[in-house]
Amino acid sequence: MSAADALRVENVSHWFGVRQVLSEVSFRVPQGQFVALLGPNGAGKTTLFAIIARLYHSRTGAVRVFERDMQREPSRALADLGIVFQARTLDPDLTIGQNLVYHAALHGIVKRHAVERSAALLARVGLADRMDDKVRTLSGGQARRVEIARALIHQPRLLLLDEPTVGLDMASRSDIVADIRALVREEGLSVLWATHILDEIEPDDGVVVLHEGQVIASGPVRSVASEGGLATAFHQLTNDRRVKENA
Ligand SMILES: Nc1ncnc2c1ncn2[C@@H]1O[C@H](COP(=O)(O)OP(=O)(O)OP(=O)(O)O)[C@@H](O)[C@H]1O
Repeated sequence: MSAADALRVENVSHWFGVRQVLSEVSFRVPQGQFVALLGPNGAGKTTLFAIIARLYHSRTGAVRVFERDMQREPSRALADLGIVFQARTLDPDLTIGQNLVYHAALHGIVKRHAVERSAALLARVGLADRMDDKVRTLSGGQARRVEIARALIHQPRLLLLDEPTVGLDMASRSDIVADIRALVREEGLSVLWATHILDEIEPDDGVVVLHEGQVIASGPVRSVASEGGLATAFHQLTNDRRVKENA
């Protein structure tokens, strides 16, 4: 018997007013895998994340986190889910420790455990000595790493990251990708990583290609990519779709 999927999205559609921005989106993130949600700007990645996180209500379809239905058992589904949103959400005037402990309290974690866990997670992302510094003293890449630590404070088994490397320099980008890949490899974390940057995807990953609100390909990178590689496949898939729509 195969292990439960970490995430299953089934036939999710979404409209802003009369405008449809997601159309019957279905895909899965197998347990312990890094899956890239690949799509150009405006494809619908952030909207999809908001639906998975229950910030937006989807009129159709279902979202399941480790078999827990997000509509029927939201608390249990959300307990297994950590999210790093695209927009910066740390309080710059609080210390890093205060940001983490506050977030832990929202998950019902008592202060002593929250402090211990914050210290362990900060060490994990290479910021062990910054607990008492104000967030505003951090670089963009360091702040992102604190957001990753914060998203993991309640020990979720599934982590969603919405274009986490946007605006960072090359070194910070590759550090963050490496940190997340280490968590997948060493701790069995399941990851959905939204991006439009092909370089962030590796041959052993899964990929879901989202284009204009529709999943146009999904599965292991090796099977989605043509002989010319993922870049060629991505451009071909998105162009084929445009040609068909204009025919
Ligand atoms: N609150 C909103 N009201 C109306 N339209 C919206 C809203 N949020 C997003 N959209 C539209 O929905 C579509 C999908 O946007 P979304 O932000 O989900 O895409 P994305 O793939 O995350 O893009 P990006 O990489 O630029 O963040 C876009 O056409 C966008 O203009």
